[in-house]
Amino acid sequence: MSADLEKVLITKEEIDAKLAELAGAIDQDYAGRDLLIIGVLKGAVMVMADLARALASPLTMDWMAISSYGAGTKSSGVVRILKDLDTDIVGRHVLIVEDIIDSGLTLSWLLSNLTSRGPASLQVCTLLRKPEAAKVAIDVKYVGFDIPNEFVVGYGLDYAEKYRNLPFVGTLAPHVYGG
Ligand SMILES: O=P(O)(O)OC[C@H]1O[C@H](OP(=O)(O)OP(=O)(O)O)[C@H](O)[C@@H]1O
Ligand code: HPA
Ligand SMILES: [Mg+2]
Repeated sequence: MSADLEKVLITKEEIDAKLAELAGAIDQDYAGRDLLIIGVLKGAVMVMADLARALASPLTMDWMAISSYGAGTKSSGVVRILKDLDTDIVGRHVLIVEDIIDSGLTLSWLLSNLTSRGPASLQVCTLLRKPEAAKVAIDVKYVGFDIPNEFVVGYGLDYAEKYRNLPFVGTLAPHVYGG
């Protein structure tokens, strides 16, 4: 393990098992419907890739890039669209796929943005959630793991754009971000 990391919080095996479980629930819930999964770049790339392959349902995929964290460890609360959807979501069954819900500010903004576009349904699937960090209450249908209020990296999650390629989720040693 790199000296930048403090500990492994969730192993690759635990992530794989959880995604298989979530995919099973999603397959059941969306049976017979036309599912559109939307990945929130860049963090959700790994979850999207692995969840999509675990799903048996026919689906289409689209991506949105939004950013509120910049290079730091705190949400700025100001969300910017860096890349919008290619798809018109009117009347579609949409599932947003996220890597993490921390303060909830990003998702809360995204939910109201996408709701205004008139989807037939709109739900959220997130691998990680930090209940103690929530600044807004959000109804999330599919949650992988509730985790403590610590800054985590790996499996898509970055600190200053690094560590996204780690196959597990771990906590960063405080010396890395000056804590
Ligand atoms: O609940 P919140 O406090 O709003 O935090 C969650 C959001 O922050 C991260 O994205 P980030 O802005 O770092 O962009 P990235 O995915 O490109 O790293 C993460 O991928 C979520 O989208
Ligand atoms: O804990 C985190 N780690 C990485 N990116 C994040 N974006 C929100 N919370 C986090
Ligand atoms: Mg980030």
